[in-house]
Amino acid sequence: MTRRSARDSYDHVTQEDFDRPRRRTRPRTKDRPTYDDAVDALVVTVDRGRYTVRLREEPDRVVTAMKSRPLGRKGVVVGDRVRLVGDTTGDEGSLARIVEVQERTTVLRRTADDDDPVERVIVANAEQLVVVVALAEPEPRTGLVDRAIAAAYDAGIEPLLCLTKADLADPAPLVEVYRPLDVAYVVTQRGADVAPVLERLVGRTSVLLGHSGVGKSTLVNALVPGAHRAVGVVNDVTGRGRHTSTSALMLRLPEASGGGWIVDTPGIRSFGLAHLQPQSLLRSFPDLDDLAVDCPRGCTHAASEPECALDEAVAAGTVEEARVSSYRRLLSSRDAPRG
Ligand SMILES: Nc1nc2c(ncn2[C@@H]2O[C@H](COP(=O)(O)OP(=O)(O)OP(=O)(O)O)[C@@H](O)[C@H]2O)c(=O)[nH]1
Ligand SMILES: [Zn+2]
Repeated sequence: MTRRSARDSYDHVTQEDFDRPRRRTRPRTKDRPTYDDAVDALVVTVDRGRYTVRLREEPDRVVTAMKSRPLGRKGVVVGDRVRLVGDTTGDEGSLARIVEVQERTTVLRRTADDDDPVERVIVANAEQLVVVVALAEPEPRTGLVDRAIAAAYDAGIEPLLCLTKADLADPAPLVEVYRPLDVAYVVTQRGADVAPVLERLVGRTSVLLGHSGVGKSTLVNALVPGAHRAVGVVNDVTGRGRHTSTSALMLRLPEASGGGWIVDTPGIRSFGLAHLQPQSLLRSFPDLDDLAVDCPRGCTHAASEPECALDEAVAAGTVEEARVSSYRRLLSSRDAPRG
């Protein structure tokens, strides 16, 4: 992918994306309000039926809104691009109404549990999922990382590993675990220059996700001066952090650094993948997908499949064994204990 200039990328996110033609699923009738005076906005956080949004034309203006009747039961989540009517001044006590949710480009979802079919959308329109993993304190647990990467691929969102607390441990062993998957990564630590991280975030919308205590709030505060995300204390006994952040919040990266948005999510304990299908995951591995055309019908490509073409390709030396086993590890993370 060619890197656009920071300026172009920022414009891309704030204008071009918002300007995407709105698709109307139902023809308007003269009885339906047209909302021609509605303004475009972006949902940055949700709290008990109240939506905090920023206006497209004036991202510094923060407005509180509620869903309006025409939306019915349609959900509105962080990252949604919406249209607003009513009082959009953002003045204290003012309340605007969301009358339309624009078509989502991506949807990052998780099920509470692998057996729980109820899907929860975490965020809409994200382009990148940043999986924040501490190299120590708490010890990296690849379970959640695998599951998050699988969810990202499934959603058509690019994963990025952000390895924190590099002052405490060597990143090399963890990097090696993810090398066969070709997942991009960046290494950082508290107090270090955040430029290498920022470079990966500029001009796009990224979701940050990770176990409590991995240093996500510390990172967010470094990326967005003034974000004031609460930094928790890792419990000496369990080595885990307290859940100091409570709700997902979308933050604007400083315009001086090129702009873009990050969504800080609260410490996530579980990441159910009941919705994950082997076929959708395979789409993110074009080399394996090509080989799998020789699989018998209905092959799940799991290690237990007797005639999976992926095994034949490994035997023939066409593909690295580690790549196939890493793909299978992601695939089986759906059923693995959550960690
Ligand atoms: N040694 C070391 N400690 C760090 C680093 N980054 C953060 N910490 C510490 O790790 C602890 C947890 O950091 P947070 O930023 O609150 O972690 P979090 O992931 O936001 O945790 P929650 O808010 O609970 O979700 C705090 O005591 C931080 O000071 C780092 O690079 N090195
Ligand atoms: Zn197969």
